Amino acid sequence: MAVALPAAVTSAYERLAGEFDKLSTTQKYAVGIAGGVTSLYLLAKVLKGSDRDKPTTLQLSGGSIDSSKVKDEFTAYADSYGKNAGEGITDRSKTVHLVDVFYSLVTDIYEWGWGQSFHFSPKLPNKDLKASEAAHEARIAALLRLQPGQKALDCGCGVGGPMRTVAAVSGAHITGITINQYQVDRAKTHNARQGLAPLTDVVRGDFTNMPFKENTFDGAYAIEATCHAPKLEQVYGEIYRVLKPGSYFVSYEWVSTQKFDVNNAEHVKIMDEINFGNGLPEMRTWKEAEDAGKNVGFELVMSLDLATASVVAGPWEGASSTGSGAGLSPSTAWYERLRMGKYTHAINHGIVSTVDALGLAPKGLKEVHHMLVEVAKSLIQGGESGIFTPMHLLLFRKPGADKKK
Ligand SMILES: C=C(CC[C@@H](C)[C@H]1CC[C@H]2C3=CC[C@H]4[C@H](C)[C@@H](O)CC[C@]4(C)[C@H]3CC[C@]12C)C(C)C
Ligand SMILES: C[S@@+](CC[C@H](N)C(=O)[O-])C[C@H]1O[C@@H](n2cnc3c(N)ncnc32)[C@H](O)[C@@H]1O
Repeated sequence: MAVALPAAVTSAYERLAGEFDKLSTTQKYAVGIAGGVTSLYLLAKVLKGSDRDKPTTLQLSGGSIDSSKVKDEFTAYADSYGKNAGEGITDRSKTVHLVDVFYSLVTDIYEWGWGQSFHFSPKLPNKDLKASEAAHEARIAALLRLQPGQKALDCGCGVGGPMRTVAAVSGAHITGITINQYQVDRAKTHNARQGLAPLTDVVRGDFTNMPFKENTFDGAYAIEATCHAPKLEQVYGEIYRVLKPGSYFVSYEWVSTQKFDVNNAEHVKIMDEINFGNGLPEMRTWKEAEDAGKNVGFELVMSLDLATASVVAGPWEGASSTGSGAGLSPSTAWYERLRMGKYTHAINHGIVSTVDALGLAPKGLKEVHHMLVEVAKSLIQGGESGIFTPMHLLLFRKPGADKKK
C-alpha cells in the first residue's frame, strides 16, 4: 500500500536531494561517511541503552575487575577448585576473595539475564515470576515483624533487589552488606533511582567480620548468601552479635536435603558442579545449617524447605510439624524458571561470544557465561533429583529479651 507523505516533507526531501546533487564527488563521500558514522553512533546508543536499570549486551563488564584482567581472574577462580570429588575450594582461607572475584565476573550477566534479585523463588499459583519473587522477599519482612522506624540487616545483599522490597513493604530501614564493591555501586544506584535511598544503605564488607556494633539491628536476613561463608558459624556468629536480644534472623539457605547421599557419585558430582558455578566453598546439609545457628547461641524457631514446604523442625504458630503443614506449596518448582526458553541459553551464549570476539566485552566473559550455562543444568539436576534446595528457610531468634509480638 502506497503511503502519501505530507507535501512539506516531500518538498524538503526534494530540496535536500537537489542540494546533494550540486556537491562534488569528494563532498558527497564526506556527507556519506558523516551519515554512516552518525547512524552507527545512534545504533550504538540504542544498543547500549541510556539508563543503567539493566545492563545491555554492550555494557557487560567485569565488575570491579579491570577488563584486561577478567580472563586471568576467571582462570585463577577455576583453578581454586579441587579435582577430587566433594573437595570444593581447596584453600578455604581464600574463599572470601574468590567470592568477591566471582561476583565481579557474574553480576552484570545476572542482572542482564535474570534481574536485580539474585535468588530463586517458589512460583505461586496464579502469580507470575516477578510477583512470586516479590512475595518471597516480602515474607522476610513478615517473619522478622519489621516495623517503620526499625533497622534491619541484609546480609549478602547483591545489587539490592530484596532490600528494596523489604524496605518498601515494611517501612523499616535496611542496611545491606556485600563483599563486592561493584555490587555496592549498583545497589546504591538502583536504590536512588527507585526512590528508596532514604530507607536503605549499602556497605562493602565481609559478613564474617562485620563493621557494626553489637546489638545494632532489630532483625537480620540472608537470602541465598551465607552459603558463601568459609564456615557457617562465622557468619551466623556475626549476625548473632549485631542483633538486639529478642530479635529474629531468617535465612534462605542453599543446602543438601535428606535425599542427598554422600556415597552416591552422581549426587556428589552434581554438588561439585553447583559449588563451582556458584562460588561456594562446599555444600552444607540442612542439618549442619540448623546446628550452626544453634552453636552460636540462636534458638531455632522454624526450619522449612520452601521447595517442598515440608517442615523439618518447629514449632511455629499455625504450622504443623510434618508434610506441607505450613500451607505453602509452590505451583511450579523453583528450577523451572532456569530452563527459560528452549534456546535462550544458547542464544545468550552466542550473543556473549560475539561481543567477546569483537572486543566489545572483556575477554574471558565468554568462559564465565559458559560456566553459567553449565551450572544451570546442574542446578536443574539438583532440583529434579530433590537432593538440593536453594530455599531452606531457617528462622532463628536471639534469646535474652521478651519475644517480639
Ligand atoms: C544464589 C546464587 C545465585 C542464584 C541465581 C540468581 C543464579 C544461579 C545460576 C544463574 C544463571 C544461570 C544461567 C544464566 C544464563 C546462561 C545467562 O544467559 C543469563 C543469566 C543466567 C540465567 C544466570 C542468572 C542468575 C542465576 C539463576 C548463588 C551464586 C549462591
Ligand atoms: C547470590 S547473591 C544474593 C544477593 C541477594 N541476597 C539477593 O537475593 O539478591 C549472594 C551475595 O552474598 C554476598 N557475599 C558472599 N560472601 C560474602 C562475604 N564474605 N561478605 C559479604 N557479602 C558476601 C555476595 O557479595 C552477594 O551479594
